Amino acid sequence: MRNSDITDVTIVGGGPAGLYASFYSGMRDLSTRIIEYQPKLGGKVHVYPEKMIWDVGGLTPVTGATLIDQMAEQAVTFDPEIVLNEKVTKIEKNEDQLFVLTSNSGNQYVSRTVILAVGGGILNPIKIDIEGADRFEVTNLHYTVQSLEHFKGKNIIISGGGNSAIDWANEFEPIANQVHIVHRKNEFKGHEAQIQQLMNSSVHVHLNSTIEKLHANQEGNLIDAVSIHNHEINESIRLETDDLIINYGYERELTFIKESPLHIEIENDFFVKGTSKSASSVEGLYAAGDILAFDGKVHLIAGAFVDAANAVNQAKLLLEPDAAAKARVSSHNAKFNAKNKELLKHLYQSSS
Ligand SMILES: Cc1cc2nc3c(=O)[nH]c(=O)nc-3n(C[C@H](O)[C@H](O)[C@H](O)COP(=O)(O)OP(=O)(O)OC[C@H]3O[C@@H](n4cnc5c(N)ncnc54)[C@H](O)[C@@H]3O)c2cc1C
Repeated sequence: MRNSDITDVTIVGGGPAGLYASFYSGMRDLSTRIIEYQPKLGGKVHVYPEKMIWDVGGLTPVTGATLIDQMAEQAVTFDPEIVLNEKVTKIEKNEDQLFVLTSNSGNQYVSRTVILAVGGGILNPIKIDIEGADRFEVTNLHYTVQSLEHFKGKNIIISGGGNSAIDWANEFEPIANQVHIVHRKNEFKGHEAQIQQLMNSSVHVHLNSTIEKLHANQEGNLIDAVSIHNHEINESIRLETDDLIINYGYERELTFIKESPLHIEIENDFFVKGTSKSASSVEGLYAAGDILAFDGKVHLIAGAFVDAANAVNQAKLLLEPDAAAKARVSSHNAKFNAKNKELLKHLYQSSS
């Protein structure tokens, strides 16, 4: 089905970059659509909803979940069209030089410009390679941590050796009964300070070890123990557990960019090669956030916001060459007059 509305800007991806692009695009009076594969907005931050984020300018520490709520609320300020549960599978231009995006459901979206804000692409967690393990995914085999509360007082096994695995081991240590971390190599790959913290903690570290068997309870619906094999000393041990967390990283899928007939220039076999103004090698196609590569890129949520504003400003100038190079700052922007009146009324009412 072809969506009859041609928008000024279509943003692919509803993570921090896409959400801020949506807000800023509205500030610039551009009609806007976001297409997001997941059933909810927020992007990769959903991987760490209970972690504290300290480095978003002007925000005191917030949890990932709170940041998502605030970014999502800001993103809909100017009523963009939001399409959830659809994966963009093709991007091309039609005879009128408009972009046509096709999604996995067969829908087509036509747009004057496009902002790619796809982060690491569709993130699929790399699963544990043990037959039948998937049946425990509904109970106590986890690939993400949604709530620390769930793990309070539990015996937990984490398998993996990168930053995320180490990070979770450190976070669980004070609240769990017992934490084991199992890593197939003889050393961890992560930030030095985090590794130091782990090694000085009560977490049981099993290096040179892999999980070889999951033992189910009598009903067969829960993992109640795990056998791990140490290939250095060729010995296996059994660890009782309440929860198993697998942290082997993510497979990234970005074929629609790499195989686009638009021949989008790619860097390091993954990133959209761009400029500091978020332009790609294709006119009218911009990129923002983790997917964008340029000299001086800031790999932070704060950097994604800047990329997004640049992308929108470039789109605006392409569509309206006489427009101002950027939007007026929000505190002096007439677009907010009516909204400010309401907000100030609430503020004074609640403080009186
Ligand atoms: C554990 C962890 C902790 C972190 N902590 C911090 C921190 O403290 N501070 C900080 O600044 N950064 C942190 N980061 C990094 C930060 O989360 C990322 O830089 C940020 O999420 C990038 O935003 P983005 O919008 O570019 O991409 P993403 O957040 O990855 O969002 C991209 C979105 O695009 C969607 N998408 C992809 N392909 C398609 C498609 N074909 N069709 C439709 N939708 C698609 C995805 O589903 C996803 O929702 C952390 C990352 C991790 C993993």
